Order: sequence, then C-alpha cells, then structure tokens
Amino acid sequence: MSSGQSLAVTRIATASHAPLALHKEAASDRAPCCRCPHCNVTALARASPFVVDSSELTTAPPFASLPFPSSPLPAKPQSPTLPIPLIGISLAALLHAPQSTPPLSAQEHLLATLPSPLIFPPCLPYPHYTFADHTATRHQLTFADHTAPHKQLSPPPSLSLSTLPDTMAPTKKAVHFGGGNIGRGFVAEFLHNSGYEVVFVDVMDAIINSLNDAKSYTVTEIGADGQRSFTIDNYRAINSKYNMPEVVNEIATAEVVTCAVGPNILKFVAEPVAKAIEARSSDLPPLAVIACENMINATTAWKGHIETYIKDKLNAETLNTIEKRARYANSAIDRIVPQQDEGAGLNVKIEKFYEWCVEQKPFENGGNKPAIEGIHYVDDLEPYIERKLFTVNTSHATAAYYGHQAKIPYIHEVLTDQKLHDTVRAAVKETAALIVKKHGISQDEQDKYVETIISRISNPTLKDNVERVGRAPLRKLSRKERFIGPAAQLAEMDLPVDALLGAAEQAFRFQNVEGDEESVELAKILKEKSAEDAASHITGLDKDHPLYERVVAVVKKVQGA
Ligand SMILES: NC(=O)c1ccc[n+]([C@@H]2O[C@H](COP(=O)([O-])OP(=O)(O)OC[C@H]3O[C@@H](n4cnc5c(N)ncnc54)[C@H](O)[C@@H]3O)[C@@H](O)[C@H]2O)c1
Ligand SMILES: O=P(O)(O)OC[C@@H](O)[C@@H](O)[C@H](O)[C@H](O)CO
Repeated sequence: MSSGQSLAVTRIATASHAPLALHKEAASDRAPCCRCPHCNVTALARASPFVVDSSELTTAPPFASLPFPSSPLPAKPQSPTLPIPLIGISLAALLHAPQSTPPLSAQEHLLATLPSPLIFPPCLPYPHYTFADHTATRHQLTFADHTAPHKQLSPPPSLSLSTLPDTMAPTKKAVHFGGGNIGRGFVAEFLHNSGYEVVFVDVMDAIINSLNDAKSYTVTEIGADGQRSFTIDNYRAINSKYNMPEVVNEIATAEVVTCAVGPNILKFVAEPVAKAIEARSSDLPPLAVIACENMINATTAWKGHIETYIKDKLNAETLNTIEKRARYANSAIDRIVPQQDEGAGLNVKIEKFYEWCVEQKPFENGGNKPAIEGIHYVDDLEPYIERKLFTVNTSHATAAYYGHQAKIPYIHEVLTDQKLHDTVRAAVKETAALIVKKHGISQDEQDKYVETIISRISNPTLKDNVERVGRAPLRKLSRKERFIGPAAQLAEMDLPVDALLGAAEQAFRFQNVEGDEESVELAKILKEKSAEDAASHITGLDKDHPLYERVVAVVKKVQGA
C-alpha cells in the first residue's frame, strides 16, 4: 500500500446489532480471530454503527493525508511485533466513528472517536495496537498492545502526532468529582449506562491508581429479588492533587460535571470548575453542573463557590456570559451505598432502589439538558429533596445515633429492636406531618413512602454500619439538615417535635468516634461553650426561634451527662 492509499468505510444502518452481524461475517470470511481475551465481538457491537470493510482499500480522499507507511499491509501477523502500520490505528478510529458525523478528516476521526478501551476487530489482519485511553488531546494519546491492554506502548513510529489537532471534544464526556461509594456506585453507573465516558477526579491516590489500573469494576445491586452485577468501564481517572490543569481541560470539554464528595468539600472542588468555565469554548453548549450531595441546594452552594472564585481570582467578566457557559441544576439523590466490604477494591455493592431528581428549568433557553437515563427531571425540586432528606436521612440518622449509643453495629439490627424501631418511626411521623402539610403530598402517599424507607434501611444484606450513617454530626445537626431543618419548621407551626429532639440528643452524644473529625470537634465545642452558645453555633438557630430554648435544654442535658 502506498502512502496515498486509504480506506473505504461502510456505513451500517442504525440497528445496533448491525455491526455485530457484519463483524461476524467479516470474521468468518476473512482472517480468523486471534482469540486473545480482548478480541470480543461485544466491544465492537457496542461501539459504533460504522464498520470498515478491509477489502475496500482505495485511494480516495479524505484519508489521503494520513501518513500511511509505504510498505504493503502485512498478512495476518503471527505476533504483535513492532513497528505497526498506522493503518491499524486509523481502522480502529473509523470503526468507532459516530454515525451522525459527516465525513471528517482522518485526523479528526482519529481523535474524535476513541472510546476506551478501544478494541481492534480481531478479524482484521493488523490488530496490534489499541488506544489505552479515550483522549481529548493528542498530548494524552497513549497506546497499548491489544493482547495486553494494560501494557502501554510507545506510539507507532508511523503516527505523526504533530499532525493531529491539539484538542478534540469527545462526543459525550462527564467529569465526576469523588470516586467514593456514591460516585462509583451510582453516579458513574448512570453516566456510563447513558453512554458517557466518565472522568473521575479524586484526591486519594489509592482510588485513582486502582481506577486507572483496573479499567473496569463491578457494581452489584442488591434487591429483594436477588443480586445483579454489571461492569463499569469506559472511564479514566485523574488525581487533582497532581494534575489540576488536566482536570480543568477535561471539564472545559465535557458535557456535564457532577460531584459526590460531601457537602463540606464543595468549596474545594470549585476552582477547577471555575477555570474550566472560563476556558470553555463558545462553540460548546453550556456545561451542566450537578452536585449529588445530601444537601438542600447543593449545586447552588457549589455555584456560589465557583462564581466567587471567578469573580475574585479570574476574569470577572466571564460572569456576564455565564448562561452560555454553564447551567447549574440542584438534585436529590437517593440510593444506599454502604461502607464496602474489606478487600472489595473498586467493586461496589449497592441497594437496587434509586431516585435521582434534577431541576430541569436551568436547562431551558439554550441549556443542554443531559440525557442521563434514570434521572427524573422536575420543575420544583424542593418537595423531592425535603421528602428524601427528612424521611430517608432522618430515619437513617435516628437509627444510627440511637444504635451507636446502644452499641449496635448495623442499621438493620437497630430496626429489629422493637423499642428503637418505634423510636425511628416516631421521628418520621413528625417529619411526615411537615411533608404532607407543606408539599401537598397526601398522607396515604407519605405513609407508603415511609414504609418503603423503613424496609430499605432494614435490609440486612446491605450491612450499613451506624458510624457511616452517623458520620459528620455537626453537619447533620446544622440548620437545614435532617433534624433541626424539619423540627424548626414544625415548631414554627406549633407541631410536635419531641421525637426529632430525642434523635438530635443522640446526635449530640456522637462524640469522639474513631475516624470522624466532626465528632471530635463536637465534643470540643460541647466542652468549651455554654449550652446557649453551643446550640447557636451548632444548629444556627436564632435565639428567638421557637425551637431554640428546647435545643438549649437538650444540649444542657448532654453536657451534664
Ligand atoms: N453513600 C450513600 O448512601 C449516599 C447516598 C446518597 C448521597 N450520598 C452523598 O454523596 C456524597 C458522597 O458520599 P459517599 O458515601 O460516596 O462518600 P465517600 O466518602 O465514599 O466518597 C467521597 C469521595 O470524595 C473524595 N474527595 C474528597 N475530597 C475531594 C476533592 N477535593 N476532590 C475530589 N474528590 C474528593 C474522597 O476521596 C472520596 O473518594 C455525600 O454528600 C453523601 O451524603 C451518599
Ligand atoms: O451521606 P450522609 O452522611 O449525608 O448520610 C448518611 C446516610 O444516611 C446516607 O448516605 C444515605 O445512605 C443516603 O442518603 C441514601 O440515599
């Protein structure tokens, strides 16, 4: 093959099985599969409605500009020896070209269409390289031997990287901060299943290294009807401790950025988003920003940190066109992801139940509402997030704090103790009064919701420990959170709050728990401050609020104990 030659591409109809059929046909008609463990038709079938017919090598443009080697293509190789003709790589890129894309230059194909891991069709006679990473810039392009995809190789000598464009936005990319339980087990799962490449960002070396080494992990859903496991792949991971510019680059070219890092961490994940918003090309639709935290208006809080950073440290004029650059949507996320078993590595065990509600109004008028399967877009999020936080998390936390005092290790075990079970129910009976009255949800519907939640948190297979659920007591005792939030509103309506104050008392007693910094800080505050000051400081209640004196009485009781 001479350097002017290129490939003809057969465009296959939209039916998703078509590439698979063609692949099989090609496999039987031409060279046999090399039978390496990575040559599987599933990878090809999932990837694209394009298939290259290797018999149709032509000299036609537009691929003539690729620096193809002048030597003829080898027959089916016996082993993955180097150097490898570039044709193999361009074939792979073409194989994965998105169906809707008009003819692109070969270079554009090469960069725009690299899913990860990119597997060569085994039937083609030049299956030597695979791309180790889906990449946005030519500088990050990496290669691996397709028979050993974790082994990185130097770029093929025939590939002139300098001819490739500097940056290309992948077709569908999401950046997610927090590779922890909910990040890996829920957010990434939904993004992955919706066709996004997920770029995890975390600060834990162990998580980032494992994610990058493993290339895939397993999520196991546990339901009443048994378990179901599936694989999450097509992701990369970046440690923001060392590679902040890379994180900024990824967000600047992503469709959506999410986080599940904990409400107190939002301020630390604002800087890269601020810089990415400023760097974002005006050719791209606005970035969708969605925080997935247990916190009312978490995205609004994240937005505050992001825009303060832009105003104070970047070009404040960016904020004049912010609507074109970013859209912020609050969300309510519900799925129990317990602490994982020792030795589970990246694999995540989660409950089957889930609910992910996201505001849709922010995406109106030129926003780009992410097509994430499983998201329930709503006009008004408040009823959803209050119902969730003040039912799921109030009952959960009540069980955790009473359980901790009773030295019961797991939430489901707390619920099997009839007295504690009733105590948990009493707390959510009080919050139900608020939910029904404030949000117009019928008593019947709320009762059913409560039953579902009690059954979820009683699930013994989750083995959710009370320390995880009780973690961060200062946050959980704060003004808008699961105890004081509903109790304050109920007190304003002169409705009962005894059970909620009983649970709050147990939360005040969650002190000096190993591994929980807030529990240590709580102990210090209660030791050093008067009951009045501690109550104000921790709960944020005004002194003239109808709940304030009752909380002071609880604090006094805990301090006197
Ligand atoms: N686990 C659940 O059942 C559940 C369910 C719904 C919502 N949530 C919420 O999701 C959030 C995360 O909870 P989780 O259980 O996954 O916690 P987790 O501790 O398992 O995960 C948090 C992750 O954030 C990472 N992180 C911390 N600082 C960071 C930073 N500066 N940049 C990037 N990453 C950083 C941590 O290293 C960790 O991997 C919390 O707000 C929680 O309330 C949890
Ligand atoms: O994550 P937290 O610390 O706000 O609360 C602990 C648990 O109640 C929480 O993680 C639940 O498992 C989750 O909110 C269920 O959707």
